[in-house]
Amino acid sequence: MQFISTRGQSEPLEFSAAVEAGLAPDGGLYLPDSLPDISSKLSEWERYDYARVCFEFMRLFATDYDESELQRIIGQSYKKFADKRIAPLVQLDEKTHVLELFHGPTLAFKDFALQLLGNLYEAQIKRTGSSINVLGATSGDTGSAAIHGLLGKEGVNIFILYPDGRVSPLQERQMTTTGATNVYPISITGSFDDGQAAVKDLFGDLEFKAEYHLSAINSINLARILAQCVYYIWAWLRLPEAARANLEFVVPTGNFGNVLAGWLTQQMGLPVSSFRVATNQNDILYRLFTTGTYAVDDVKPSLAPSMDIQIASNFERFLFYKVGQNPEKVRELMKQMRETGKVDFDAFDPDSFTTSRSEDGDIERLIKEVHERYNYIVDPHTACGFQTLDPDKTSVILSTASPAKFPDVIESAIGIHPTVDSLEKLKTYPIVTYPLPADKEAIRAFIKEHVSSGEKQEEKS
Ligand SMILES: Cc1ncc(COP(=O)(O)O)c(C=O)c1O
Ligand SMILES: N[C@@H](CCOP(=O)(O)O)C(=O)O
Repeated sequence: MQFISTRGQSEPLEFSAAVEAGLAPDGGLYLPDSLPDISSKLSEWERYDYARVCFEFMRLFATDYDESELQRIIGQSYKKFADKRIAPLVQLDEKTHVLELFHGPTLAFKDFALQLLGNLYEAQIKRTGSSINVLGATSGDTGSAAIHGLLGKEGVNIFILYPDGRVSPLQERQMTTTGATNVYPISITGSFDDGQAAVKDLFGDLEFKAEYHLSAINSINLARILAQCVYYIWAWLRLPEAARANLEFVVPTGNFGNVLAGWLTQQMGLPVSSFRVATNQNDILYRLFTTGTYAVDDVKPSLAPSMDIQIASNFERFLFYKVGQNPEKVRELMKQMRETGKVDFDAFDPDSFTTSRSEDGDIERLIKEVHERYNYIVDPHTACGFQTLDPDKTSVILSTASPAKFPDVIESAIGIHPTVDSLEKLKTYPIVTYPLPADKEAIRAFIKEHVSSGEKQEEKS
């Protein structure tokens, strides 16, 4: 299988090259050149464990990988999950299920793809003998999951930009207390969007990217999206047959990567009725799906900080399909978005997306209501998913982070302070962080300063 850029001005690549490239040279995002039909495979996959379902799915895309190597890498990637079911589906009532995606090493859904991406990078370093400098932006969870997916792997440096004061204290500790000399958590002034823009700018400098062998861990990397497709299939396979008939996946949304992964599985034949885009008060996607206008606003810090995003990278992938896979049209619309921060879509078709938004007051109320009704604790991001569920549908709410990562919000809502030993321990370790402006030149200079010449594109001795 080949992977093509949404902007149509880059060479199609095989899986491993597209993973390594992250962002396409023309600034677009990679997508498979065609989507396989998985509908006939589902009954067979019902018998498999999580890692096997993941392998069966990923082998459809990673066609340039040796299959036994791919299976080994995937098996290794889900070993560090605390729950043997990997993604348990918890039923709260007849129509409401929660898909718990927080049993990985950093207690957030990002571990599903970043444990795998870390192992894919390791295999690639072994194969090519060339080191990698990973560069990414985070609003809290992607950074820690990337760091923990790559920790201890030879030949990797990790540079992660996070907005100073806008991630939870425990999320910050997960990134800044590793003690690893190849991990560089960079606290930037501004928002996640500023960090994401600086990262994309640097990836756009193809000479620098090649010289410093930069790789992406954000959801601009197609491996992130594909690995996230798997738990939608897994959840569908675990649901009783009657519940599959009118099914809505409810997805707390920021960068549009997670919900897009779900939608792609539907395009591949997973029978799902709809996908709920559940935003916090940073509601650009809510406004888009209710009015047809995409209009960038200022990021407003919220109780669900990892969703404090206005410029949702993966919307470009959805757009590609919506404009009939016409890269010229994508280029035109992306240019308009960049230059004016606004696009009015004529007769916008929300496809199978529904949407909801939650202000901070709603988040506290929903944490309380869910606890009172089900004796179940949800984190502030997952809480957004509980906003006005559709009573006619079976809802599977994706629980994207452990409540223990946001104990203060939970305590304020229900008087309980959730803790997890692995997080408590971090409070005793020293924090190491590098404050910088969210400016491409400052980040470039920092990378140059901290990467020795032997760790650039040259062969590792
Ligand atoms: C806990 C949590 N929930 C939800 C989201 C939103 O996911 P996405 O950005 O893929 O829409 C994020 C980060 O992106 C997150 O960290
Ligand atoms: N919520 C994320 C930010 C989005 O990044 P993505 O690249 O993983 O989509 C975070 O927690 O960092």
